[in-house]
Amino acid sequence: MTTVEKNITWHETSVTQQAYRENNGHHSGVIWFTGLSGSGKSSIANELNHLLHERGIHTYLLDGDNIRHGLNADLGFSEEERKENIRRIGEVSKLFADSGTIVLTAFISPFQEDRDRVRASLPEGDFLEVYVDCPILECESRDPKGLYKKARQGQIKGFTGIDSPYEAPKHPDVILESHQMDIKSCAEKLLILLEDKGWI
Ligand SMILES: Nc1ncnc2c1ncn2[C@@H]1O[C@H](COP(=O)(O)OS(=O)(=O)O)[C@@H](OP(=O)(O)O)[C@H]1O
Ligand SMILES: Nc1ncnc2c1ncn2[C@@H]1O[C@H](COP(=O)(O)OP(=O)(O)O)[C@@H](O)[C@H]1O
Repeated sequence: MTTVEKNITWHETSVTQQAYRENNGHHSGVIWFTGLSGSGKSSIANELNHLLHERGIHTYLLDGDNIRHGLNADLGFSEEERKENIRRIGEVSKLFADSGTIVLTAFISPFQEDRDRVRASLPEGDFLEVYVDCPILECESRDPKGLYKKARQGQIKGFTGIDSPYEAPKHPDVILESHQMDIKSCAEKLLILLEDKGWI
């Protein structure tokens, strides 16, 4: 993307991230789920969101399909469009983290470089990369939206894991093997991690 030069100035706000965090009584940051379609990103993120919400923690869940209905409705699935998708989600996530919220994101986000860019845009330790690791054969047998079937039949071109790449995280903060642990256990593992890290 090209950066257009504009006469704009950054304004500091009087209510700081620290002040929001103090009001909320917990840390804020980004819990970034990545994995193949059908690996369980949405299901696990939803469950964790629920567990956190029950505890009175300020959270928000950004989910791939939903964001592509609105903010990113103009984007398809070419490599460039996926990069732009993740760039925008990264920016939105930063705003949520800045507002004292724990934001959970559930996007395939297939490229390491794009995920690393979001991590680098946040203060050290405020980004947790969660790899929902599930063999493609298992994802394909789940096929909750019938998309693998369509991709195999050639009705969807450039489907992740079939004819579009997925780069597994090199150094994720957590790996959830969703073919071996159920949804609740995966979410509880993350809850313990957030406690250990002092986020909650
Ligand atoms: N070509 C292709 N490849 C992968 N996925 C596809 C494609 N076309 C549509 N879908 C549906 O879109 C969801 C993925 O959107 P994301 O925004 O998470 O993708 S990406 O991060 O930009 O790669 C994905 O949702 P999830 O199954 O929740 O991952 C699919 O439902
Ligand atoms: N351990 C697990 N973790 C997550 N999802 C699971 C698990 N076991 C079975 N599933 C099922 O797999 C499907 C995953 O779909 P979804 O959460 O939409 O994945 P994604 O967001 O990665 O596309 C759901 O139907 C869910 O019920």
